[in-house]
Amino acid sequence: MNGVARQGQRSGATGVHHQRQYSDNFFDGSSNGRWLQSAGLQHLQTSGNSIPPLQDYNMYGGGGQGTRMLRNGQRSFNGMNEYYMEPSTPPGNHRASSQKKNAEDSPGDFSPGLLDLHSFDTELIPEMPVSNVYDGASMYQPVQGNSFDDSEPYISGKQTSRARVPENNLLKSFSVDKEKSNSVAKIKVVVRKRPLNKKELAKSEEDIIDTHSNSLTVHETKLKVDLTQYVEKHEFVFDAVLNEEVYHETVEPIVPIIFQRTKATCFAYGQTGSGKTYTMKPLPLKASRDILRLMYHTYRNQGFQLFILQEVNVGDTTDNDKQTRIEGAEINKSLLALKECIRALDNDQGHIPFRGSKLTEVLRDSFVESTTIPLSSVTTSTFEDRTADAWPEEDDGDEFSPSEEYCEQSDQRKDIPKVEPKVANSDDDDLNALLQEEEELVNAHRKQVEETMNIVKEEMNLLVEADQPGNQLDDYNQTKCHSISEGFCHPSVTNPFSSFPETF
Ligand SMILES: Nc1ncnc2c1ncn2[C@@H]1O[C@H](COP(=O)(O)OP(=O)(O)OP(=O)(O)O)[C@@H](O)[C@H]1O
Repeated sequence: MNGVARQGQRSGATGVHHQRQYSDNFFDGSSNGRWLQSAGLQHLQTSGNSIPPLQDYNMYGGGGQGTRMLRNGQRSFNGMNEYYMEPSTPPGNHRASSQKKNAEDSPGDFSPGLLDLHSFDTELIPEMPVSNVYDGASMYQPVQGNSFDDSEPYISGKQTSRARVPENNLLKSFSVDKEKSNSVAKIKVVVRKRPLNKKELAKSEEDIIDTHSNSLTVHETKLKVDLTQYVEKHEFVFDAVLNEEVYHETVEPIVPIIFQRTKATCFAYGQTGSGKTYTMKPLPLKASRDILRLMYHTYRNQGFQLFILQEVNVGDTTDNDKQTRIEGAEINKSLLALKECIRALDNDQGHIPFRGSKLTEVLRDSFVESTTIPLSSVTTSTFEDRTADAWPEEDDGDEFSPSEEYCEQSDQRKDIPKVEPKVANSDDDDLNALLQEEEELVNAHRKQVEETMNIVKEEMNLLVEADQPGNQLDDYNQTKCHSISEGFCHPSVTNPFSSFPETF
């Protein structure tokens, strides 16, 4: 199930709380910046109080339906928790005053074409008879003249009967209208229930939700103490319970509002897989269609401009193949283990979890040598790591069985000689195999280097011999000899090859 809503809380059986709460400090100068920032208008912040506070306000206006602002809280519903935030919304009349003051002070600050600035009006949405909004005749009727007021065919009778006002009084008039209008915050909370999907149907899962026109009932199966089952019913009330008509009931009525410099937001919330994407996906396209219609019919030549955000292609990691993702996960795991080791070392913990990953296993010696040797607990660290992880399984205790006393009294540990514990589990086997492999690799590499050096030596001997007085050496060989001997020998060494090590 998902909901499309503003902040609020519905409690289980008691339905909706019709209660408004406002944050008085919304009007503090300090809060302006926050709201400006949240609206992406921080550049306006320097104007201080002349800029009315903005709010990140989400609403479903219009429809003449129940208007709600709901309390904070949390409820558990059908196995999921939903959280609702306290709306930081000022009382409507204060808001209108602020708006009016601003309009009087600097009407020129408003740009009728900037959608962002519509957020100045946010919560004060005039009553709008929705039935009129989208009847084709009124909605797309060409506007006579260029007054903003004239272009409001959707405002209730009280507002549409206003006389035309001069352009420069537009905002002032608008604010006054706002004050006069029913300044109730408009929030519409609707819910959509996802039908059982194929998988759920295949498993014959039960649909535990009944829907009604504006409420739904959840049937929750519970167990009594004696393990007998019973069903508890929970009823939740919404503005509407919808299905296909989501756009028509929610977004469509608020589209005209943005032409009155009001910000309208629609969002969905719900647990994963409940249908948020499915529900929201078609809405922007439909809204764009209606916005364009309004711009080019009702609000033509009103100076409105439409801005949309550019989509930027993101470098998506889901394209990675399985192997890459496994490697990525392993890397993260290793880094986490490394972090744990560093933290343990930093805290002087007796046990350093080097076995957390291959990386830390390989790095163990480096850490122990370089980090803990100066500390008195060097033996402890090494010892702990090599034994602690295996202790629960090392109950044979024949070859090595550290006492509790030993483990707890870390100051004594340094006096105990380093003990190579018995290799007791598969981790140790893995480590030994790894070390063995590493040693073999080093030996192979060493052999290879030795062979290479022998070849070079031989070649150098030949060249030096050829370079003796009386021997002819062509330019090429001279150069070669010179560069090779420089590469390996200090210039002061007369016989360059005498300094070659026998082994590496
Ligand atoms: N009303 C519906 N009718 C039919 N199928 C639906 C409906 N709602 C959702 N689904 C299907 O349910 C599945 C999950 O939906 P969706 O991806 O929209 O969930 P979501 O809430 O966005 O999940 P998430 O939070 O994980 O992104 C999808 O396969 C979707 O097609």
